[in-house]
Amino acid sequence: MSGEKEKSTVTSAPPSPSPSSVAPSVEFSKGINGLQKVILRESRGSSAEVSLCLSVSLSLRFRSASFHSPFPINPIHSELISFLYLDNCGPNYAIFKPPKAIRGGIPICFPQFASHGTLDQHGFARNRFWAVDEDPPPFPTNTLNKAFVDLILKPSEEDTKIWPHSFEYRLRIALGPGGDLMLTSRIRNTNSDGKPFSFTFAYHTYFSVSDISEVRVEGLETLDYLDNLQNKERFTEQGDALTFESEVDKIYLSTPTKIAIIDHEKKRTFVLRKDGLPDAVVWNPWDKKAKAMADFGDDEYKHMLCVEAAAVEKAVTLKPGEEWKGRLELSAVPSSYCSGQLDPQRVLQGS
Ligand SMILES: O=P(O)(O)OC[C@H]1O[C@@H](O)[C@H](O)[C@@H](O)[C@@H]1O
Repeated sequence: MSGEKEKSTVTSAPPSPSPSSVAPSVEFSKGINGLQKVILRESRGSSAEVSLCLSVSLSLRFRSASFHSPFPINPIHSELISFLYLDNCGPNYAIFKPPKAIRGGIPICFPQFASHGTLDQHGFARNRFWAVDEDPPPFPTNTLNKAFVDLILKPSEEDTKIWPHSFEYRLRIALGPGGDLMLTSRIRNTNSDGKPFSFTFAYHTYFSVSDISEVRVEGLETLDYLDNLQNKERFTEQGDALTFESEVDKIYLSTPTKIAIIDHEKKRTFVLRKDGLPDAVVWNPWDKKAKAMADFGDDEYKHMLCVEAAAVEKAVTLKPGEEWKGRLELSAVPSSYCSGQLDPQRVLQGS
């Protein structure tokens, strides 16, 4: 099966450091296959790339990369090059051709998560064209010391044929001084026919891990989950932190706002903080499904894990004029610090 897979021929190098990277900056440029992208750079040398894709489609992906910084940085930062899993950092199976969503990074699942509805898998937002939002309504969050970009998605005529609603989806992506990534989604019902709409949602975050068998997820133990591999039946998680030795595709319900993904080999912990997103999906396709995926290397399942902040079990319903907000914050800290006692932000910033 692996022989049938074609590798992408174009690779993208991490952005090079420049004197302007000392201050938070935002740069617009072209990526693989000429796809438009935005590069966010923060003051200590991390960067995140946001791909907007071509006119017919959009895939969002983020990669936090660290390069030589003029400042002394915590050694953990040098690992941020693979903070998020996107396989153009590795064996290059990802397909950068719209309307196919790019595998890796953080695709946005909206207005439907997976096959929980009548739309195509994960809804259409992940393969649409997103525009830069030049004049977003004010954000309550302080982004003064962050590099950020505001994007907007509105439905096309084609979209309203498959999902007959009008909406404005505003997404702010901000990179903080410690290489932490913040995503804030604001979705507003702009229907003029007085009708409410309902949706399910997920930030489909692909984390890069050294070896899936060395990874532990903390924060989901003893919770109820729906198992996608068993007809979405409900079970209760037993025991300690989650570990992985076979395919997993579960939706954990009513989860805490903080989840930790601990990578023993790298001695690194990813901390995921979320708001407005009660559920958390944990997915790894394992070997058989990996082989069946055209845009994924046969062995890549060993080096990724999706932990997705989501709203799935209870759909979000908005009346016309109402707005929903869902926030995700990602950071990386040395594993030894992540006992839930220390604030990872303070650890990252050395205070
Ligand atoms: O291949 P896709 O459409 O990107 O989806 C990947 C996976 O995404 C996960 O979020 C789902 O729980 C899985 O069921 C699904 O297989």
